[in-house]
Amino acid sequence: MGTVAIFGAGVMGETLLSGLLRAGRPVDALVITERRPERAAELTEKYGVRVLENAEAAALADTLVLVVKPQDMESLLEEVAPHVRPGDLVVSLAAGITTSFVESRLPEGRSVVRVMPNTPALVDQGMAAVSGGAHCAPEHVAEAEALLAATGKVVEVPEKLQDAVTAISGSGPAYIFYVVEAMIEAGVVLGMPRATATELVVQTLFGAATMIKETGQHPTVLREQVTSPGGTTAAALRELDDHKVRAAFISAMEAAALRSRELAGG
Ligand SMILES: NC(=O)C1=CN([C@@H]2O[C@H](COP(=O)(O)OP(=O)(O)OC[C@H]3O[C@@H](n4cnc5c(N)ncnc54)[C@H](OP(=O)(O)O)[C@@H]3O)[C@@H](O)[C@H]2O)C=CC1
Ligand SMILES: O=C(O)[C@@H]1CCC=N1
Repeated sequence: MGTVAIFGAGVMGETLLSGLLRAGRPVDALVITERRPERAAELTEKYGVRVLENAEAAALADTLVLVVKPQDMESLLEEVAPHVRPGDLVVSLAAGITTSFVESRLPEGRSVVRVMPNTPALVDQGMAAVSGGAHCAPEHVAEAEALLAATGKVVEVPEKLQDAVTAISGSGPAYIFYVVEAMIEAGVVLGMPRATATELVVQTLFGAATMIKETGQHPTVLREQVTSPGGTTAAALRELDDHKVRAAFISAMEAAALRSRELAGG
């Protein structure tokens, strides 16, 4: 098994690191890079993982996983490019950054895979989509899939769909947390203690998600089952429609996809 280097151990970098360790990848087959010394020390303490400089990590690794913000990608690629050998695989997790952007900053012919993961990977319930670049053989895509499969589900998509993936599953957990926050707040307005409101909302979310997954029924059918004629749910849903919540979700996700397309431009 080759060495995997994770460049940038922020939220997503640490999520991937911890997932690979939980999945049984030996810690001595992993290295990370991080520019803040106190963060590097924290990660070594927590996981026993080696922290190296970017150039050192690039020279050592067979698989380079780039997990810095899109705005930091250009300078990171400048540092690692001279050390990427022909057989290495470069995996970018950055929103908006295309495989051609990464390829153009590496020596000619390097294998690049673009991935969009999400934070539920922290609890092994991640959803990631992968797309191979111009010089990728199927085994390179399979290798990236195997990395991400350590923390959840993986699908392969044509790269032109990655901005949509980013808007759906990449940013998606934040929309759900936002709805959960709003429902808890509403429970408090209705006189419920905050802790009880939180328990009710979280279990309702979990129950509804499990129903969608396990029954295979369309969400419309499941929603109609809850909506008794002339009842409470119909009254609530009419308010959501009056406030154009469905249209707001579509606009919000269009904005996320647009922002993803903008990010490669810096
Ligand atoms: N968070 C999420 O839900 C998701 C994030 N992503 C993608 O993952 C990437 C990282 O996001 P996220 O983890 O949220 O962001 P963070 O800011 O938490 O993490 C980025 C980390 O990279 C470090 N870093 C920046 N430049 C360098 C460099 N040159 N060398 C080494 N380390 C560096 C940063 O250090 P410092 O603190 O000093 O800036 C920071 O610790 C982004 O491109 C994002 O699009 C994709 C899907 C989901
Ligand atoms: O907000 C962002 O830009 C990143 C990409 C997807 C989720 N978080």
